[in-house]
Amino acid sequence: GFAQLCKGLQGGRGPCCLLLLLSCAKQQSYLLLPCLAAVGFLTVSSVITMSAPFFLGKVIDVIYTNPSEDFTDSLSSLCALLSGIFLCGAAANATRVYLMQTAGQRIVKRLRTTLFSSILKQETAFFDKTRTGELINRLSSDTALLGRSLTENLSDGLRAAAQASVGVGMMFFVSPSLAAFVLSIVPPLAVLAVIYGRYLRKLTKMTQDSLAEATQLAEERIGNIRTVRAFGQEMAEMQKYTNKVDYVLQLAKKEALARAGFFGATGLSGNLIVLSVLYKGGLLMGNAYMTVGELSSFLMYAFWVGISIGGLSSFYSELMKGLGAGGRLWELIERKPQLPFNEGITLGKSTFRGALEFKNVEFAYPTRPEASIFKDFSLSIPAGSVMALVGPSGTGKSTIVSLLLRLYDPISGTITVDGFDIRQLNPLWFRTKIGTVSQEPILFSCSIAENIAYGAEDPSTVTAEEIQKVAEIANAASFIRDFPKGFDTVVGEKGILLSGTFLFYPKKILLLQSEAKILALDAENEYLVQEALDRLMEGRTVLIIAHRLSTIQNADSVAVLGQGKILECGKHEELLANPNGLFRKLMQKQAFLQNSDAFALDVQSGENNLLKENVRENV
Ligand SMILES: Nc1ncnc2c1ncn2[C@@H]1O[C@H](COP(=O)(O)OP(=O)(O)OP(=O)(O)O)[C@@H](O)[C@H]1O
Repeated sequence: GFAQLCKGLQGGRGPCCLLLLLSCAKQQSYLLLPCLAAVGFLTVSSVITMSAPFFLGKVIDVIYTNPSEDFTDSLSSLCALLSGIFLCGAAANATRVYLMQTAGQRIVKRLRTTLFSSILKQETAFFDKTRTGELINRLSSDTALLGRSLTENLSDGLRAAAQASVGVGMMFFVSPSLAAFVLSIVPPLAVLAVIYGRYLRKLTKMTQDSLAEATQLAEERIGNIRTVRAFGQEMAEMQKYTNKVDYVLQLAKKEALARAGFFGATGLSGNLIVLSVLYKGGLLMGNAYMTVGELSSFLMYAFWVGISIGGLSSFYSELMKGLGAGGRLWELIERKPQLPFNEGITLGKSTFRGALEFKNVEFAYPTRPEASIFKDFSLSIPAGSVMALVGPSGTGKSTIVSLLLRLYDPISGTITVDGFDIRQLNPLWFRTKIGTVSQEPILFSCSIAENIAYGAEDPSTVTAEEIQKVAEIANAASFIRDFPKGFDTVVGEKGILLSGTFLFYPKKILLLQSEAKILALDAENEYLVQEALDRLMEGRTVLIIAHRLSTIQNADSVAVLGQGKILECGKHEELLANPNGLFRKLMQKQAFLQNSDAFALDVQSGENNLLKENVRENV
């Protein structure tokens, strides 16, 4: 609803949408009281501000026309009274500004928390399609823009509108003929200013758009600095960026010229208007139609009206910016995730055993629907067994893990856990039952203890003893204690590649992405890591994307993936016995077999070759 409201307001259906906006504010009771108080203070301060020129005119008249004996007394008491009134006006205005600013900050806080939780609930495909920078922008600047626009800017705008209309009314009250004269010259100038303002806005938008392009280029290149460096493209990228910012500079120069002209012209026309008012007012005064105090009041009102109109135009542009931001924000806040976040059934301890099955699954990534990854893919992993998954690079091994975690849904076919379609299960619950180890090291810049607790079902309840125990199981405790701050060591920007990349709580289902890559992270402690892995896998349903011969040999069964489906599945020896089998060919290719007949395995060199191959593949 709010998104449409913002679009409506931008499309010019102003008044009715403003009413709707106020009714939105009414629903947010935490805003209602400060807003009402602010409107009260706004009225007081505006009334005082707008009566000031009238009374100041009276003071001038007193000075000019009453040189009587008690002149000094009456002048000082009048000034004292006016100072008191002005003080009240200033206090009311300051309170209004304070109330509106704090209300704005509260709106921003609410918007940010709502938006962040809405973003985190979106399905994974959404993040494939949306750039992180864009989301961060929504979260930081769009929220601030909208908050300001709805509070401070709105109250400044109301104040400017009230002052402009009261000012015009008072100008007519003080001198109708002079007011009519001024109003006959201002509107044509205003029309010219509006046309010029539009042209300026168009230029500003072009500058901002080209700056956004340059920033996107910089963001991508810095984010992928390894690729840029690997291809030695630094100089070319510098040139590309320079070209982009050169274009921004050209546009900015054009904009600066236009702005300079605009401000020069407005300054000149303002002075000419004042001069013509003085001229016409001087004539009126000469004919005794006006007093000097009245002319002064009139000038002050004209001055206020000018300032207020300026305020109104910046109010309008700020409002439009805020509404643009609001439209974008609400689209995101109201976006329904395409996969459920926290709905569905949970299985009891006795039902949940961890048997996994894919049946005739067809899948393609939503961002590349034409590139089919699986067609008629079926695979069954009995509860408590270890399945090693092998296959050439890019065949979709990691995708299987993503599907099991329900990061994506298959196009057709089913994935079941203990006979339950995972689409029936609550994804949030289900994921807490799965232990995953990805190739990425621990990522969050908090302490090692906090990172370990992250793997628990409820991190807030994990005790220090439990954390130490988990680290012991992973053979990582002594290694962590060697750090000066032990478990409190802060994991910096991927700085510490913990061998405990798999420091997680033993869950019923384990999905391990490439033990070779994990082990390659910490070759020194390879034996310890392997031992910890074996211990963790015991009695659990494990799917491991395997690259090491020992892992393949120890698994209960091996599945060979290729052409979008499982081509072979069985025990290691059975698969190897098939002379025309893909598994055998794969093993041969990876230099496991020293000659084609004898299974004369040099395990150590075979593993080393495989590891080298993996490293090459990764590079
Ligand atoms: N988020 C994604 N969006 C679109 N395509 C993707 C995405 N992730 C992976 N792919 C593509 O899907 C295919 C399978 O990728 P996947 O990572 O599952 O293969 P893999 O067998 O695990 O490869 P590797 O052994 O190299 O890690 C690849 O062609 C890859 O480019």
